[in-house]
Amino acid sequence: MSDIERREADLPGGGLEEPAVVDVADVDPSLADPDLVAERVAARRGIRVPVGAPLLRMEGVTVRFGGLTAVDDVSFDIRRGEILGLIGPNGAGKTTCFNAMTGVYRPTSGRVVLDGQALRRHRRHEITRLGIARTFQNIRLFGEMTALENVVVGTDARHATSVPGALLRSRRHRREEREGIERAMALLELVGVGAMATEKARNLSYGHQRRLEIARALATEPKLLCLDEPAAGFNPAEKEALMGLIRQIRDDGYTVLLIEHDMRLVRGVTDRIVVLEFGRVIAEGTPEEVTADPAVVAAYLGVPDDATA
Ligand SMILES: Nc1ncnc2c1ncn2[C@@H]1O[C@H](COP(=O)(O)OP(=O)(O)OP(=O)(O)O)[C@@H](O)[C@H]1O
Repeated sequence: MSDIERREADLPGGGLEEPAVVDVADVDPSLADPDLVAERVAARRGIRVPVGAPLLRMEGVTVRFGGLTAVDDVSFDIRRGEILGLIGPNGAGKTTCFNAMTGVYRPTSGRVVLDGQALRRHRRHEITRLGIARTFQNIRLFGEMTALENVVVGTDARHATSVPGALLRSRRHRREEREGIERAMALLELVGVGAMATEKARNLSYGHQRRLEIARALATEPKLLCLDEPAAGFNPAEKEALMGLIRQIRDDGYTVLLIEHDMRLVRGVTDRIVVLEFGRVIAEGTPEEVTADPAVVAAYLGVPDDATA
């Protein structure tokens, strides 16, 4: 059994039911036009820093768990409009860095600055509102909700209507609801799941579920999209297709942080790479610079892709 088959078999109903297929052009004719889809999913958040300037700064971030220092005085920038790869061997501290950025862990020392604002005592949902969205190594979707509903939930994070306004179904609320559905459909189309919009998330294939997670993260209109091993369990063709999607997301105006074990994927898609080992940054630069760095070769690239996938 392949990795994907095994994962699909683990999902309730996985591989047993054929997902219902709808033609997105029936739901919304404009979605047949890729330019309109791109326009509707383009990043709309007001971002203060110009393109190419640091959007997120890790400033001397240390995270300790008891006696273990998982992230040790780590500093690097994610520049607006780039795809930054964060790589390193197992246990190097990649996910802990992610968790420090997204409010899951508070740094023991140092700070994270997003678009000029230090993230201090913010909770996770506040950090989502400030503009960081993420996907997880293990898929976390609402299995009983449709693909479309899973994404609409993400658009809710940006709604401005008050609770009374929502209860009374004010005109503003109804408009936001309609816009949320239209945007969610466009996002599903972008990630290649538009035809399964009305299918329950749990009935989607493993690959489609991973893509749906990306659509849901984008629905919060993030300044920064963090993808934690989005290609885990994919075959080479699926990985290739995912690279194309990640590039397209960047081209639509988003900034992307990518944690990935597969070196081919990282080299092929990123603008710059930061390499961690034992919780410390050991190299930073373009894919060419990093892959030629002897410290990286010793720490990471010496391990064949197969062993790290
Ligand atoms: N909640 C926690 N409590 C205790 N130790 C932790 C916790 N989370 C991570 N660690 C430890 O911190 C170190 C860094 O882990 P982390 O998951 O950040 O590495 P990683 O580079 O993401 O690894 P992988 O590639 O295996 O996902 C590891 O030694 C790990 O065991």
